[in-house]
Amino acid sequence: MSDKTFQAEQNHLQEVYDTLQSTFELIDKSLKENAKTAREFKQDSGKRTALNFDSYADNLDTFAAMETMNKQIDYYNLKQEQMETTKNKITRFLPAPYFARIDLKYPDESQEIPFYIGSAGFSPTPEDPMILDWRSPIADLYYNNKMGQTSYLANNRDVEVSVDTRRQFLLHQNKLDDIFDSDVAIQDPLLVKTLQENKSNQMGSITATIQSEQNVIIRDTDSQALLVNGIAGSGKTSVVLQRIAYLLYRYRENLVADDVLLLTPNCLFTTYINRVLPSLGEESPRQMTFQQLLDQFVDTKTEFEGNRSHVELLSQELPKLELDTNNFRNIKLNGKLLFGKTTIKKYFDQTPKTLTLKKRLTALTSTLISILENTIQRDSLSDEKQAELSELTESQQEKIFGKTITPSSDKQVQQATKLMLQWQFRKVSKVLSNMSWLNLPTIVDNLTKTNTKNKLDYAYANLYLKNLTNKSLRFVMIDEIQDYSLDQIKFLISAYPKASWTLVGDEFQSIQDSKTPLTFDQLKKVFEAHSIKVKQRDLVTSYRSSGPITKTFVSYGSPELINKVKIIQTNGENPQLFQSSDEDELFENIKSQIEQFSLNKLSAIITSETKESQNIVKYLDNPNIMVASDRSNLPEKGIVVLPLTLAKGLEFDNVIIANVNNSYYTGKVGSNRLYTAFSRASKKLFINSIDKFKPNYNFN
Ligand SMILES: Nc1ncnc2c1ncn2[C@@H]1O[C@H](COP(=O)(O)OP(=O)(O)OP(=O)(O)O)[C@@H](O)[C@H]1O
Repeated sequence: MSDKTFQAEQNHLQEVYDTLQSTFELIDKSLKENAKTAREFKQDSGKRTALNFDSYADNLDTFAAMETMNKQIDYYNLKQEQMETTKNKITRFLPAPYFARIDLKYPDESQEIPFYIGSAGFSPTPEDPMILDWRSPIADLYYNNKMGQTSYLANNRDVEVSVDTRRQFLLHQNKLDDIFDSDVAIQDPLLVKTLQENKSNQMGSITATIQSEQNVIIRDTDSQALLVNGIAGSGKTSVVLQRIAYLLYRYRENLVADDVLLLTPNCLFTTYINRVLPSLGEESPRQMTFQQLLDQFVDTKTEFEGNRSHVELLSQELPKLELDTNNFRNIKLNGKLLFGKTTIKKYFDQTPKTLTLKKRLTALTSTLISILENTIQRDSLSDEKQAELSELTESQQEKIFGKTITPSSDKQVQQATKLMLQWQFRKVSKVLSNMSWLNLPTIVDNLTKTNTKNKLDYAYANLYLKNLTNKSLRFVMIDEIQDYSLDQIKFLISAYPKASWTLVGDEFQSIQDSKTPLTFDQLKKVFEAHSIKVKQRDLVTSYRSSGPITKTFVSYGSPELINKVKIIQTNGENPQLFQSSDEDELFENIKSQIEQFSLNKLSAIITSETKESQNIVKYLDNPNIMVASDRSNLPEKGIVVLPLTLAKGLEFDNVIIANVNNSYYTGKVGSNRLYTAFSRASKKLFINSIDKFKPNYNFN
């Protein structure tokens, strides 16, 4: 890189930085002024439009004045909001305004045009796109590594261009540290530097160094279901998060964060990724674990103990179900029977038998609701109920109507009585519309021929019978898909029939004790059986772990895996094996291993279960060591002890495996557990065992 080019880029950076800073100052000033003007306006107009309700004409004048005033206040608020958004964006820009440049030559132009790409777009004037958003169509060329003649898709049109320069920058604020010009990136220098830099333990965005095979996943808008099979540390979670940000940008006209659901393996993981989307300037989507999602479909007061689910059976049997009286419940209010189950069954029998069961139940709901409404209407005319209204105390009136009332005409009395009755019957009304009159246990337990209630079965039956499908959810993203059962997948497909799916996982990280762990072939078949086409993409580059650690964990995958894997951080320390003769020696070994860790890094001791974690913490008796739980937040640095089920998905600089000679790590699932546990480490890996342990990979 010539000094002249470096200097020119340094000057450009300074110019952009100055513009950002002056825009920031300008906005900051305008924000304060706008807030002041709005405050003064409110005070001023408050005085001018002193409420005058003396006459009908005065009323109209006052309303008109209030309307104008409200519009003006809305305008001030909107302006304030827009300026706040720009200010926040610039605040995010200032530490690193952009990370790349791409020069394009259009066929009808004589000169190349340079475009700078950053984590958001910035144009001081509409004609001057000073920084392009990483999600813009032009930025796609940068990530695709294409040089020379090519094209990009903008507004559904192919735009022909020639890519002449592809440049990456390492910079901080207004200081350029390094420039890399790359044609087809064999080894991405910015990527290697980024991975070597000391990262915080919180997951960060990978915007500046997204690789082309990740880019196609992030920007895929054609596939109904996208299945990403990626080795540990290949960026699956990162890609999902970048993809969410991309989709929110691409469909910004009509997609909001709430239209996206992200299913995560555990709550600790949720806190770990929580920073990424806000740092990209996007709101986080709905995030939850599968169990939390199920809670929305069941009565959480029920105790669910059954481990085995029967979704396949239920999906075949429920549509053919013949309901009998015992499948309904009595509905009572304050001990008084309102609808008996025999009556409900009678109304059910009156619904057209030609309809599907679901439709008959919907029709029955409408019948029951209209019976209640008619009763309320009739009672609101009765002397008895109207007398009840007149006897309401002031505080009762406040509770029911939100204010005290003085109905002056017959009509007003009747309407108020009706409101009072609706209030009295509000719970019944909810029971009717929720279809809580269905006696679910008698249906589910009978079909599944078991009385240990399984949460998924109940959720599925509720979903099916009460028609709880959500047709508006647009995207479902599932991380660690290998840990789902076929029944869980079937449930999700039924719950979100209109969604597009992004499923990411790694078959070798299937760590649950299941006789029938999910295979990706089965997964594809389930989606295809529901007429959802699946596009599979593989990720085989290891970004997280050093070369020696990657080779070690990969040896617990399949024999051919090592030949497929690409390692970015080739160097690094070999993992170390420590053999102890008993538990005390093991704990002592762990104690001395910890002493080698800097407390400024995040390190983990991975165990097979919570009890083992507790024993270790007790023995080590060190205030710097904490036991992580599903409810705790992952600390920035220090040492955490946690079972593998919680460690999965997370990453640590240093990892100690508590004891690999443990029945937990035997058999096929045991190999997957070793693969998963070892692959949590990026730099140091210490493997402990009581007695002899022979690793698959000879690293010493
Ligand atoms: N293109 C990239 N540029 C920079 N860092 C990357 C890139 N891709 C992945 N990484 C980094 O690699 C690490 C692993 O990424 P991530 O956790 O997304 O992988 P994963 O496939 O979900 O892992 P696992 O399956 O083991 O949980 C993270 O630190 C992430 O920031």
